[in-house]
Formats: sequence, C-alpha cells, structure tokens
Amino acid sequence: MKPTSLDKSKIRFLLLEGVHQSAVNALHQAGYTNIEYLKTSLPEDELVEKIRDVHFIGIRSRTQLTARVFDAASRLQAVGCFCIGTNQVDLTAALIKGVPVFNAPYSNTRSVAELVIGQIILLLRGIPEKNAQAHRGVWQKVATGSFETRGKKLGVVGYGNIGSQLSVLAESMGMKVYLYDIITKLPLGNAVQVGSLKELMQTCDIISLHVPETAQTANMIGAEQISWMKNGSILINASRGTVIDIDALAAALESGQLAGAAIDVFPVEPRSNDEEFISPLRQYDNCILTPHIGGSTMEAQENIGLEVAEKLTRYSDNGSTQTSVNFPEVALPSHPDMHRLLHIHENVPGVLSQINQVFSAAGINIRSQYLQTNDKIGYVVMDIDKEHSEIAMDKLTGVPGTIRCRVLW
Ligand SMILES: NC(=O)C1=CN([C@@H]2O[C@H](COP(=O)(O)OP(=O)(O)OC[C@H]3O[C@@H](n4cnc5c(N)ncnc54)[C@H](O)[C@@H]3O)[C@@H](O)[C@H]2O)C=CC1
Ligand SMILES: O=C(O)CCC(=O)C(=O)O
Repeated sequence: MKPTSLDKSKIRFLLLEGVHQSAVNALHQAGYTNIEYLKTSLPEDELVEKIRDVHFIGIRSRTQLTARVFDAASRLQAVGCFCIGTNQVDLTAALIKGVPVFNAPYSNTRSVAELVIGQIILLLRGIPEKNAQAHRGVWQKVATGSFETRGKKLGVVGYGNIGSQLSVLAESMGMKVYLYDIITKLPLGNAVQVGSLKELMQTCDIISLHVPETAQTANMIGAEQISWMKNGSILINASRGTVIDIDALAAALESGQLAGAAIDVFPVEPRSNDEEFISPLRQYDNCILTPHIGGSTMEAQENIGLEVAEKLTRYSDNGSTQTSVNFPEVALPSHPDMHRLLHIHENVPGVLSQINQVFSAAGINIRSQYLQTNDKIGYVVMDIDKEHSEIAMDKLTGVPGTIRCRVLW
C-alpha cells in the first residue's frame, strides 16, 4: 500500500445525480478542480469501472453504493450523500474499507415538512380529483368530502427531525398531533406520543410516515396496518418507498377506505428523468404522486451542496470525521508546521501498540495523537515533525491490520 498524500489537482471527485452547483463551487474554492459532474446516477457495472480512479464520490438517493462497488474503489477516501437518507450506501462495506460516509442531516428537513403540509391541505379538500376533473372540463363545485385542517388529528410515524418539524407546522394550523416512535421522544408543543402504531393509526385522520429505511421499517405499512385506519382517512409517505406495501395502498384507494394519499417515494424509482415512472397508483386521481422531490427545493439543495462539500474537503484537508454516519468521529484541530498521519486499521488487539512501537523504535516524537474506535475499525491520527513523515508512513503501512494510511501537510 502506498501513502496517498496527493496534490489537490490530482484528487478526483465524481459528483452524480446533478448535485447543486454550490457543491462544485465550494470544492473549487477549497482548491479541488478535478471534478467530474453527471446529472444522472450510474448502474452498478458502470460505477464499478468508474470508481477505480475516484477519491471522493458524491451521490443523492438513487445511486446504490454496494459492497461490490466498494471492493473496486481502491482509491476512494470518502462518500458524500447530498441528502439525509444513507440507506443507498452499504455503510458496513464502506466502514471495513476505511471509507467514511457523510450526509446532510438537516438541510432539507423543512422542505419535506412544508410539502407534507401542502399535501394535507390539498387532500382534505379533495383538490387532486377536482383538479384532474377540471383539466378534463368537469366542474365539481361541491363541499361534500372537503374539510379544514383545523381540529384534525395528524399521526406522525417517526418523530425525528422531519416528523417533529411537521408537528410544529401542523399545530400552528390547529391540528392535533399524535406521534409514534420506537424511542421515547420529547413531544413538541401539545403533541402526544402514543404507545403503538395501531393506536396511532386508529386514532388519526391523517398518517404521515417519516422513518428511515431499515429492516424494521420494510413493509411496515401493509394491508393489516391500513385496515386499522379510519374510513375516509389519508396516508402520506415522503420517507422511503420500501415502507409501504404499494399494492395494499392501491387496494385501499380502490375500495374507498382511504380518501386519498400522497406518495413521494417508491419501491422502484426511475434512474433518470428520461425513464418512465411505473406504478399501480397512477390510476388514482386522489393519490398525489411526486417524483421523490420532498427535499428538492432550491434552498435545500444549495445548502446541502455547501454542507456536504465542506465535510468532504474537511476530511480531505484535515482528517476530521465529525458527523460521519458510519465512522469513528474525530474532530481535529489544524496542524501547522507538522505532518499529519492518518491510520485506519482493523480493531483487533495489539494494533495500537504496534503503531506506537513504530514511533518509539524510530525515535520519532508524536506531537499529538487522536484515537477513536468502533467495533470494526480504529482511526488514529498523529501529528509529527515533517522530516520524519516519509519513514513513518513507510513503517505504518506495514503494520498488520492496516486498512488505509495517508499523510497530510
Ligand atoms: N422524500 C424526500 O425527499 C426525503 C426523504 N427523507 C427520508 O425521511 C427519513 C426521516 O428523516 P429525518 O426525520 O431527518 O430522520 P431522523 O433520523 O431525524 O428521524 C427518524 C425517526 O424515525 C424513528 N424510527 C426509526 N425506526 C422506526 C420504527 N421502526 N418505527 C417508528 N419510528 C422509527 C427514529 O427513532 C427517529 O425518531 C430519512 O431517513 C429519509 O429516508 C429525508 C429527506 C428528504
Ligand atoms: O433529494 C434527493 O436526492 C434525496 C432526498 C432524500 O430522500 C433524502 O434526503 O434522504
């Protein structure tokens, strides 16, 4: 293994899925010019080829970074998810290859919450059907089946950043908010946490899903759970497509048990805007279908671009892994006049003592040392005098259990 300290112009970034231009600008400002920018995601086979020479990759929710991709990514230093969800990345495969993954945990929170508020109002008034009919020349001036939001019960499944933001906005319009989460939450305002998903679904007029994609949330809402919902209620999903059984939802729209739905995410989504969107929900006018744009506002995308680009350049320039979603977190100060060695290793007994042995045997003083571990890997950072870094790197890369090693100056 060779030390990987590189001239910035040689550090290659691959940005996929049309991440906001703010990311490109921020990378340029930080001195990184070797950037390939694509509007689409790439299928696995193409990615496996392309990623061989890439040091940093930026993706959104479409690109699947699998273990096979990480196996091919011998130069990859870090992944930036220009979004909240990181379920599209095999985080364990990244970890054991020594690759930290970063995301933007809050930058599009408000955008999703605002979209859901809009969907609630439109669905309670039957606007999607009335709009579709008006486009076909049908005039439906009726109040039947149209309701105000005031006093309605909103059930939030997953009361994290988005769910709680939605809760605040909904209360300000006079809605009563109930929440279900697997952990005990501080309910904001007058929101009430209930003890089970069933209780929430039986109580509320509108259910909105804001859970991450996990093994536990896969098909969390199927025919049985929908059968718990009140007749004439509304289901909204802007979380992940795997959370709802789409056929069960289609059946509930067909039978009229649900008055409407709004779905932004799907089990299978087109890879680009040129591909047709296929779904059994297309036939229901009372189901608002949006192309996974919950977080797609100019404000959110610009902020995400800046935030994630900054995390990638900080890791590249300084080694800090703070806020990484899969990696031991180390917050590092600057290292003026010293060389910084970054060593990522398997977390097995004895590696750290061997690392320290390298320095004591060579008579090299470690000016500062930072260490963080998790159950799989250790990340140790050492600042040393410049003149010793070449020999230290040479010896460090030979320590058994070494995954990656690089030097910064
Ligand atoms: N449609 C879109 O464009 C966007 C979609 N998202 C999706 O929204 C999800 C939620 O985002 P945040 O609120 O920022 O995440 P968060 O991590 O702040 O909140 C998630 C909440 O879900 C809860 N939770 C996890 N498993 C659960 C389960 N089985 N049952 C009940 N609650 C459970 C957690 O305890 C947590 O409180 C993201 O993971 C992402 O998949 C996020 C941004 C944009
Ligand atoms: O905007 C995107 O590409 C993905 C948004 C999303 O789902 C997320 O932030 O998790």
